[in-house]
Amino acid sequence: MTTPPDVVRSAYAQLVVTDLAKARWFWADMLGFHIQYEDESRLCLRGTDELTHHSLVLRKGEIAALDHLAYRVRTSEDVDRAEHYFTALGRPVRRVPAGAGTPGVGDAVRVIDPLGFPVEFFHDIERAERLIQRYDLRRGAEIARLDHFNICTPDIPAAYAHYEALGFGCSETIEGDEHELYAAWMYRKQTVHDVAFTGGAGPRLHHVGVATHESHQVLRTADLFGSVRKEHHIERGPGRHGVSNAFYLYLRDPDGHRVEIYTSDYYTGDPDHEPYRWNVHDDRRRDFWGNAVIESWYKEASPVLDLDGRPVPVAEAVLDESAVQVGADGLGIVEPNKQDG
Ligand SMILES: O=C1C=CC(S(=O)(=O)O)=CC1(O)O
Ligand SMILES: [Fe+2]
Repeated sequence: MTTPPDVVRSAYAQLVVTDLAKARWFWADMLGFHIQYEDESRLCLRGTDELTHHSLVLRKGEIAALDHLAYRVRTSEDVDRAEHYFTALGRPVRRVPAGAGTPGVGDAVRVIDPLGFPVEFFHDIERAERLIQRYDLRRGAEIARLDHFNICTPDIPAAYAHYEALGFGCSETIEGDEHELYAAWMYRKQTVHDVAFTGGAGPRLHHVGVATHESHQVLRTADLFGSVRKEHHIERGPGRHGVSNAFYLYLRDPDGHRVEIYTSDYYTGDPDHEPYRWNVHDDRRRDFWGNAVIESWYKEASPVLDLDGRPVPVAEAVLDESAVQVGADGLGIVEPNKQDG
């Protein structure tokens, strides 16, 4: 049995966008990501708290899709461990030497994981100037850092097992009356999640979650888009999550990629931290105030590319939460709370 890599955190996502100028407006001008690197085909962006080269890369291309997710691993030896681990699983694996991949990133390995997602594991990445107290440079939503990836996959238990084998802990779940698993939130850094699974056709990217420090910055984001008559980019929220307790707003970028502006979740770092389990019939689970979840949030997501840049076919969902008759999804009768958290 090979040893899995020691994953430190979700580190960056590389998205393919069809119009780089429009994407620059959305992610840098409106959300306030700092441009660390820019050329005619690519933007490398980071939040005000981030000390490494980037946490989001926008690459110009024909098809709006996820190019890859990336996790930072603790040592350069963990890059080798990742190569051996996924090779032993029989997955497609490709070594990406420093300079041959994403700007700023050193030696890396890219795989197609067992869920069908393109994932990179790296250790070396260029350090970047400390912007934490450069309040003069803050703008838009004042994005502080990448917080998590949310992925659509048809088999949530398989996703849970894969990430558990990579050493991820579980902070929260959504389960049916017989404890069938509808969704899960899993972590390596000591917050609610680095990755979460939304039941649905997959592999697809549901969203990238980015953190602000304050809920007023989440509210300001909605006001900013309303002010410039771009309110159609707002998909869901603002609101308070049940799962994670975070204050949230979901937006769609010009290509339809979903981003969540997210703040105020909680610490999960003790060794005996136990998952908090929501019942799928609890209409506070996704919005603590019981607001319905818009259908597009369950149904729409970004396609993913394979290691050669081709779209990966999706498999349909096995268990579909939006089909469950619950109040918060606006699809049925609000049942008495049967929360078994
Ligand atoms: O980050 C998240 C935290 C909570 C939720 S949920 O809508 O409350 O389930 C969704 C989410 O995965 O985007
Ligand atoms: Fe999220």
